[in-house]
Amino acid sequence: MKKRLHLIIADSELELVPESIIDHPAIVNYAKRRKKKPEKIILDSTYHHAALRQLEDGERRGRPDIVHICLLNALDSILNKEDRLRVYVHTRNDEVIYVDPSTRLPRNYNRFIGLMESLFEKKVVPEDLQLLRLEKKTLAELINEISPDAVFIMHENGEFMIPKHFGKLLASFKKPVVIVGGFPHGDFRSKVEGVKISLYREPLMAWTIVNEVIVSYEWEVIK
Ligand SMILES: C[S@@+](CC[C@H](N)C(=O)[O-])C[C@H]1O[C@@H](n2cnc3c(N)ncnc32)[C@H](O)[C@@H]1O
Repeated sequence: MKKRLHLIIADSELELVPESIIDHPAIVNYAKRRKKKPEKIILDSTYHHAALRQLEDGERRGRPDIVHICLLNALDSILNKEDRLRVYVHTRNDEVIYVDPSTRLPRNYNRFIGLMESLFEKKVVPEDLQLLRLEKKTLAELINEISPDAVFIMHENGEFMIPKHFGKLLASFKKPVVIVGGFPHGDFRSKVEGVKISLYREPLMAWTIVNEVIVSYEWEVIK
């Protein structure tokens, strides 16, 4: 069996506008501009910050841009082109997006948002190719389903290891899972068992960690 890295962007701040703020002027006006129903739009802190103040955890929610950049980096990586990577997005509301490795994600942010809105509505997009599929699932359920031989949680307070050494460690497993937080501040909301690893002495952006993990593994498995 081919060794593959299974990368999970976890507790991602990707969600539809919650019902409690659906009537907020920031949401209503934005929905009107986009000619969409408020309940069918993706929450985005850039446009909805006034409404986000009314939400619990409002300071970290509405960050689909993090998922967009992480996915672009992962899908365009050499590791993915060599069929050695599987990527999953887990969200704060316990949905999981299964991403087919051949997916060509829109580079343009607005088009990415449009795609996510259809995914939340239809659960699979595009309907014929089914490259993205959304299912209700917790992070623990997803890990159970992948059935890995190791689980690593990328965490700024984890055991310190330079990326090169982490790549070697990952390559010693057949089916390792690596979890990166898809949120801008704070800690994971989901409780998962795994070895916490820190790759740098300061917190970095999720997409930087995604790149470091992918490249460190790639150098070990693609010769
Ligand atoms: C922007 S960070 C999360 C917020 C961070 N806790 C903070 O308050 O700045 C996003 C994710 O990147 C990963 N990450 C960030 N810095 C890291 C580091 N130094 N080592 C390993 N992973 C890191 C973690 O998975 C984290 O959940």
